[in-house]
Amino acid sequence: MAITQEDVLKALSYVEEPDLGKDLVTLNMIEDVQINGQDVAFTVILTTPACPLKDLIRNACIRAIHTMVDKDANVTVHMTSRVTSARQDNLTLLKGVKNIIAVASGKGGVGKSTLTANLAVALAQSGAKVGLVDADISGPSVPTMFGVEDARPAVYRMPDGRNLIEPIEKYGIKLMSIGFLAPAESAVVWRGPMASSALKQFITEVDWGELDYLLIDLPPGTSDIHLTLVQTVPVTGAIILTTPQKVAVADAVKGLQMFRQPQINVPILGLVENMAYFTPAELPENKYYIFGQGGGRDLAERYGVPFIGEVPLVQSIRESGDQGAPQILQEGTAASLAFEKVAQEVARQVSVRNASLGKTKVVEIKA
Ligand SMILES: Nc1ncnc2c1ncn2[C@@H]1O[C@H](COP(=O)(O)OP(=O)(O)OP(=O)(O)O)[C@@H](O)[C@H]1O
Repeated sequence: MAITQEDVLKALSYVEEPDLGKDLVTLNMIEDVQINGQDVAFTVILTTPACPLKDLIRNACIRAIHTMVDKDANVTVHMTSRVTSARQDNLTLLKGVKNIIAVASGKGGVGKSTLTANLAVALAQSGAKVGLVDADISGPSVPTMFGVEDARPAVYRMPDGRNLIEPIEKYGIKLMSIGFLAPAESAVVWRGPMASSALKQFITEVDWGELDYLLIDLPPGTSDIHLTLVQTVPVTGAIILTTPQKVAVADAVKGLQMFRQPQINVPILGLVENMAYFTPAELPENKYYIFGQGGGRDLAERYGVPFIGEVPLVQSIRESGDQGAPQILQEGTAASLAFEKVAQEVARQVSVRNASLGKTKVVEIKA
C-alpha cells in the first residue's frame, strides 16, 4: 500500500514533545511532508534552536513511522526551529522581540553579568537572534565582558524627531550599555530616576529589530530598575542567580519573591547556581565545594522553581570575562559545557513557559 501524508501525520500525532506534553501535530511542529515511494521526509519545527531534546524527538519520529506506517521506510527528519513567544499582539514596544528575559540576583558579585554574557553567546551560537541590555546602570560590565569598551553607537534622528540608537554588535549579539553612552566614572552616580530613565531609553530608543531573546542584565538586589523594567515591557520570565553560600541564597530568596509578588507576577524560569564548586584547570574531574554544596538546588526545590544548572568556579571564566571574550567561545572546556547546558535549559524553560502560561504582560503597579 502506498504511504500517504495522512499515514505520516497520524503516526507523528503519537509523538509527544516531552516538555510541552502535547503531540507534534497538535503543536503544529510538522511541516513539509514529502513522500516518494518508501522515502518519507518531513520537517520538525522545534520551539528553540537550543533545544536539548532534538535527538530524542528525531528518534521518536523515525520510530513512529517505522512502527505505524512502514518498517522499511527511509525516513529523513529535517530539524529547524521557530522560537515561540507569549507576547500580546497589540503591544507596540519592542514589537520584533519574542522573549524578554530578566537575569537577576539578590547579592552583588555572584556572576550575573558573566552568566548573561555567556548565555547570550551560547543562544546566538545555537542559531537564535539575541540582544543584551546592560541594565546595571551604575556598574556596567557588558562593555568589558564583550571587549567593546570604546564602542560608541550611531544615533539617527528619525523624521518624527525621535532618536534611534543602533546597538553595538559583537559575537552576533546586539548590545546596549550605559558604558557606550557615558564615561564609566560618571555612570556611578546614575541612580534612582536617572538610572530608570536610561533603562527606558534602552528599550524605547534602541533599534533592536527582530530578536528571539532579549536578555536583561539587572543590577543586584531589588531596585527601581526592576520595577521600571516590568512596568515598561512584558517580561517573559526571570532567571535568578545565586552562589552556594547561605548569605547569597538568603538574598536570592528576596529576588525571587520580588518577581513573585502578586502585583508583579513575572514567572521564574529557574535558578542557576554559579561558583557551585571550584575545579582546577589541570584536574577538571576534581570538585571542591568551597562555598558549601547544594544551596541553589535546595532553594529551587523549596520554592518550586526549576533548577536550571550549575556553573563551576574556574579561573578561565574570570580571565575570559576580563579579556572581553566570554568563556563559552573556548569550545569543549568543562566551563563552556556548563554554560551550554544552562543555555539549553533556559531556552527549554522559555518554551515551556510560552506553551503553558498566559500571555506576557506589562505590570501596572498602583500606588
Ligand atoms: N564561575 C566563575 N568562575 C570564576 N570567576 C567568576 C565566575 N563567575 C563570575 N566570576 C568573576 O567574578 C567577578 C564578578 O562577576 P560578575 O561581574 O559577572 O558579577 P555580577 O553579579 O554581575 O556583579 P555586580 O553585582 O557587580 O553586577 C568577575 O570578575 C567574574 O569574572
